[in-house]
This record gives sequence, C-alpha cells and structure tokens, in this order.
Amino acid sequence: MSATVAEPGVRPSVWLVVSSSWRSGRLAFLISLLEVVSRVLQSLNPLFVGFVVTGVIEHRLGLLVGGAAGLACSQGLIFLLMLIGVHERMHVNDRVGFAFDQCIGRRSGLTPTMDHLVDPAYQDRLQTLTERQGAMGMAFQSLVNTLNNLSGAVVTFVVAFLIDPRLLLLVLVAVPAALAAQRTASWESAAEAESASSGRLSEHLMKVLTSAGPASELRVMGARARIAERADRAVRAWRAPYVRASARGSALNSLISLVYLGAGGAILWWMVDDALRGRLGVGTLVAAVVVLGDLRDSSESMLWTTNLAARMIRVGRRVLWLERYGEQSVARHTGSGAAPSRIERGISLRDVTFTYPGAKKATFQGLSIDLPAGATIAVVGENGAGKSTLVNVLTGMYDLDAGSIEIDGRPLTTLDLAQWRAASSGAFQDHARFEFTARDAIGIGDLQTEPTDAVVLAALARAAATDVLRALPDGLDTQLGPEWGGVGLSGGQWQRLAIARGMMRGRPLLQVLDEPTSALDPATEHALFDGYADAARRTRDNGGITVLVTHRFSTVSAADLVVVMADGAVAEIGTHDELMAADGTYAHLYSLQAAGYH
Ligand SMILES: Nc1ncnc2c1ncn2[C@@H]1O[C@H](COP(=O)(O)OP(=O)(O)OP(=O)(O)O)[C@@H](O)[C@H]1O
Repeated sequence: MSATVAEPGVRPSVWLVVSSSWRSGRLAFLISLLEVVSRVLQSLNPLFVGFVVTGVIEHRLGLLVGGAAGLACSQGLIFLLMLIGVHERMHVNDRVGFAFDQCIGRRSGLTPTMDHLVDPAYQDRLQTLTERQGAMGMAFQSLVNTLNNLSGAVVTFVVAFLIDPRLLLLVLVAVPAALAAQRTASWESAAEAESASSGRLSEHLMKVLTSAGPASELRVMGARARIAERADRAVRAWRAPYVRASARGSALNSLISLVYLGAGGAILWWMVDDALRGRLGVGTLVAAVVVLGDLRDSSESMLWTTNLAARMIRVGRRVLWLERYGEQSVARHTGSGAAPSRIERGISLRDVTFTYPGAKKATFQGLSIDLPAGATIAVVGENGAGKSTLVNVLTGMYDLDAGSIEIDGRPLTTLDLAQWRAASSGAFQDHARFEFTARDAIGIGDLQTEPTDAVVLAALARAAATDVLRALPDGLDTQLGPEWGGVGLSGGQWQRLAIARGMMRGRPLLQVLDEPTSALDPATEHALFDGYADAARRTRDNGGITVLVTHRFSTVSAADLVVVMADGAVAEIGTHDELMAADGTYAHLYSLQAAGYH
C-alpha cells in the first residue's frame, strides 16, 4: 500500500533546520553567527571611505581620523570574525548533517513495516538528501549564508540611502532579481526531483560494477563494458537536469547584471554631473561609487540568497516528509494486544488485497487462505506467483489495501506488531550475512536468549547445519568474513547459518522458511524439511504454524498441507496425496520434477 504524505510547509521546514542546528551545539551556533556581524561591518565600509575622502578634501581632521579608524577596525574585525565564524560553521555543519543522518536512519529503522524500503517516492527523496554529500549539513550552511546576504543587503541599502537617496533607485533592480531567483530555485528543485531516480540507478550500477558479488557473472558474460556504458548514461541522465538548470540560471543572472550595470551607470552619470556642477561633494561621490559595487553584490546575491534559502527549505521539507512517512506508519499500527501464547484454530487470510508501494497492479486481490494451527504448510508455485509476498504479509511486513490477517479470529492489526514478530521466526533466501562471530551471527535470531554453546548448538542441530562447525577453526567464536580477518564461508554455509538463526526461537507461533534452502542440494533440503516437519509435529502443542516456501516439489510431501499459488491466488490446496489424486497442476509439476531426478 502506498502512503500518502502531505508535503510539509516552508515554516516547519525552516524551523527544523534552525532547531536542529541550535540543538547540535548552542555556543557553536551563536559563534557561527559572528560571520553575519562581519558581513554587516563590511557593508559599512563605503561610509568610512566617504568620511576619509571628505576629511582629506575639506581638511576636517576629525572626519579623516574617524573614517580611517572605522576602516582599520572594521577590516581587522571583519577578518577575525569571519575566521572564527567560518570555523564554527563547519563544525555545526558536520554535526547537523550527522544529526539528520541519524534521525533518518533511526526513523527508517523504527518504521514498523517495510513499505518505505520498496516505495519509490520514499527512496527518491532519500536519494536527493544523500546523493549530494553532506546535503543535510549544507542546510545549516545555507541558513548562515542566507542570513549573511540578507543582513549585508539591508545594511548596504541603509548606507546607500545615507550617502544619497537616489542610489536606492537601484533597489528596483532587486525586484526582477528576486523574481529571477525564485525561477532559478524552482528550476533547481525540479532538476533534483527529475534526476533522483537516475541517481539511484547510477549508484546501483556503480555498485554492480565495483562489488565482488556480480563480478564473476559480469566477467564471464563479458558484460562489464555494457554495464559501464549504462552507468555512464545513468550518470549523464542524473547530471543533465542540473546542468540545464544551472545554465538557465547563469543566463538569467547575466541578464540581471546587465540591467544593473545600465541602471547603475545612469545613476552614477547623474551624480557625476551634480558633482561637476558643485551640487555634490567628492567624498559623497567616492562613497557612492564604492556602495554601487556593494549594491551590485547585494543585488546579485539575491539570486544566491534565494537559491540557498530554497535549498535549505527543500532539505528541511524532505527530512520532514521522511519523518512524517515514518510517523504515519507508526500511527497506523495502533495494535497493542499481546501475541497469543498458543494458536488454537489457525491463521487466516480474509479477502486480502495488497499492492506493493508504487506498483500499478495488486499482487493479491481478495486472497483467502486458512492455515490450520500446528500445521506444516508448503507453499509452491511459479516465479512471481506471490509466495514471498504471502510470507511478508503474514509477518506484518506490509500494510494491506483491504482484508485482514487473523490469528484465531483476531486481526493482526489489533496486535502489537513487535510482539507478533517476537513470537515468529524466519529464514529467507535473501538472508543477511552477518560478519560477526558465528555465535553472534546465529544468536541474533533470539536476543532474549543468552547464546550459550548449548543454545546455539541446538539451533544448528535443528537447522541440520552442525557440519558447518567444521569450517570454523575457533568453533562458535570464529570471526566470519575475510574482510575482518575471519573465515570465508560458501553460499550454502552462509545459508545454513541463516537457517540456524531462524531456529533460535525454540517454538515460535509462526515459522516462515522462504526458500532458505535454495543453495542446498535437494537431498539435504529434503532431509532438513522432513526432520523439521517431524520435530514440528512433536512440539505442536502451542499450535505453531510452519510455512515453507520452496520450488522443490520433492521436499513438500512431508507437509500437512500444500498450497499451490498462481498469479497471486490459490490455484490448489490440499495434502500431497489429495493433490496427486486430483491430477492437477501440482501432480503434473511433481511428476515432472520427480522424472528429472531419476
Ligand atoms: N517490491 C516490489 N514492488 C512491486 N512489485 C513487487 C515487489 N516485489 C514483488 N512484486 C511483484 O509481486 C508479485 C509476487 O512476487 P513474489 O516475490 O511474492 O513472488 P514469488 O512467488 O515469491 O516468486 P519467486 O518464486 O520468484 O520468489 C510479482 O508479480 C512481483 O513482480
């Protein structure tokens, strides 16, 4: 199900950046604002220059000394304050960026379901925040620069007014400059949104080109050049919107500068004429020339200021959007009921409709299945039939569009999801390779239990994986992963550790095994599943249900119930014998595979 999250407004986004920066270090925050003071001092310089020139020409010593002292002090202070301010700004920058990273990571980790991890809208926003290194820290940088430029501009306008009010006519140029700035900011924002998915694609292709996993496949297929070409195209597609936006922005900026130059030239001509006629002092004229430069800078900086402010707001908005996405997800899961201690009747899917976030077509449309208490159920079916999705919705990984999953008639949504998951356990084909010690890599499957030798060895035994110990020179305390100076394991060995991890919880209410044995040979898988089904039968007094997803039909004859899925629906359901007798799809595929093994 796709979440609909309202776009956050400007005010909360700015507040987020300001409050996060303040919280990241109050003193550093205040010190970094010294840069603003230095900018204000700099804007006073034309006044001091005017005093000096007038003092010299009119032989007014007080004016000369005051102007010179003002210039000397402001120059010294400007440099000092700037130095201290920039130094602290860098610190705050890093801290704010780190705080945002942490906040997004934490929020993503605490989100109860997996919807956001496969939702393109979520991933695109995350991409725009993370692809430009330090974009989140830059939000504070943008804030300080915005304050710098704004305060500098305001003081320059006041100084210009004091020197000669006519200079303020130039402020009129600031109007088209501000409009142009708005337009450039919207181009930049559109470019970020447009390039987000190409950015993700280029990162994905770079990972394919630079990681060990796909390396042999690419080399054997001779596909490296092709993938590199695709990566190039993706990088170009990612950069193109930025380059276009920046070129249009520069063109507009140059136009504004030309307008400014024309207007500035006209005003200066007017003032020079006045000076020649003796209506204006030379000191004032010199100060006007100096302030004209500052006014040009301020007018040009309007473009930057608006861009920087817009950038800061965009960062704030995206972070808030991601936060709200997470909050909404948490708010949707209000179930607080305790997980049952045993299952009496079973788990049922009732008219379940489910669409992956961003997908156009529903994977399940009114799916109903009854999984009886204490049963070991095998789920088979072609690729894309919906087997893994079934496992995912049973463990509450995604929100349903409609329908419900009920445990003894109680909707899963009324239970505390964390408790339901604590009562479940699982092993998956795309299992994680935790490069810890073997003990920790297995023990993480049940954090409530101390991973003593006895406990971990029992889990290994239940997973029929005891022989993996042969590959571990220091037994359970062997460090895994050559990158950490530990041992390297084969794909099958990693998979067996993952199954053992899934077996850490002794008697879960729901045990899902989603093709965890694909790297094992059929005989081992068969033996493992038979043994497991036997053990499950012996300990089924808590009504625990085991769901095994597999492509190997030979494995499933020991199951109490076989569910054959096709195109998101149940095509056949029954025991192995019933389905063989029905002589349908199952019987046909079973016979085909059996013939293949003979
Ligand atoms: N993240 C996703 N976003 C959109 N659609 C998805 C996503 N994951 C799976 N699907 C779609 O849902 C359908 C069921 O996929 P599922 O992974 O459940 O199939 P499966 O039976 O487990 O397949 P396999 O045997 O290949 O593992 C497929 O049509 C697939 O394209």
